[in-house]
Amino acid sequence: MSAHHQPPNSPVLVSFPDKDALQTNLAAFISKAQKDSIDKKGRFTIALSGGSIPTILRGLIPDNQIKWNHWQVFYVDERVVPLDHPDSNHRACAENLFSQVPIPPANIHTIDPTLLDDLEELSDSYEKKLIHEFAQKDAARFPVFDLILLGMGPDGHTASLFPGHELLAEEDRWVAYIDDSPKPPPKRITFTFPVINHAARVVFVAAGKEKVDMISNVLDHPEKGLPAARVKPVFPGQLYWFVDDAAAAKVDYPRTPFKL
Ligand SMILES: O=C(O)[C@H](O)[C@@H](O)[C@H](O)[C@H](O)COP(=O)(O)O
Repeated sequence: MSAHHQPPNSPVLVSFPDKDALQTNLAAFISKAQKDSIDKKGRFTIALSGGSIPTILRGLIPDNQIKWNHWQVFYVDERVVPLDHPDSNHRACAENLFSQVPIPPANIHTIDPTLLDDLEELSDSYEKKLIHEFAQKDAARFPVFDLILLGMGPDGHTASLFPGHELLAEEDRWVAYIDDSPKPPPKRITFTFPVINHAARVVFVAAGKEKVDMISNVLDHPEKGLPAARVKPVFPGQLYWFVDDAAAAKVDYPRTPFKL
């Protein structure tokens, strides 16, 4: 086996000169993914993260080829706050994207805001929403999202899966809760690794020089086992890293020219 041998679905790293180019090309990638999914099976299932993802999604607003009524949207992780709270990932996505495009509100699957006092019930009810959407369609043991969008925190966390946390080992549940998130707010629900790793496409989005060391830790040294390095979609699932040149400045991992 050569030193450069990589399994067929190794991560694909694409880097763009700046955040604007990243935003535009990510939008083109999402647009193509939704077209391929809708052509094949009449719907597109996508899960969104918080952090910088909601604003970058504004790149989709000008695209009038998108078939919004075929989208089914979930949140990879969500902060346990009311849906109109400034910390809510749903609120951020609604303000940046959903209020600007003709997506039917029923296609956006939020946490149940009546269950905020009971984390167990809240995560169970979100898991049921996933079961309802995926049962007997694309799921066997786990749902198969067409696309999952992730960010990576400065400690290598992704979704609400933090370094050293017991949830990293969760193998059965689809959705779990935490009440001790080191990134505020402390109470969150999150998809587990098996759900993330069964998606058809998973995309990490990371921009800016603050990410430069952590991207190298994750892509060049997966053996460190940081949460972001545990995102390894099951074949034929494919992982992509969409980054800007500032974030990619130190990584040795080979870049791939971007093509749709
Ligand atoms: O709701 C959240 O807090 C996120 O889903 C979280 O996992 C985020 O994606 C990372 O912390 C990266 O955040 P940035 O994209 O802002 O760096």
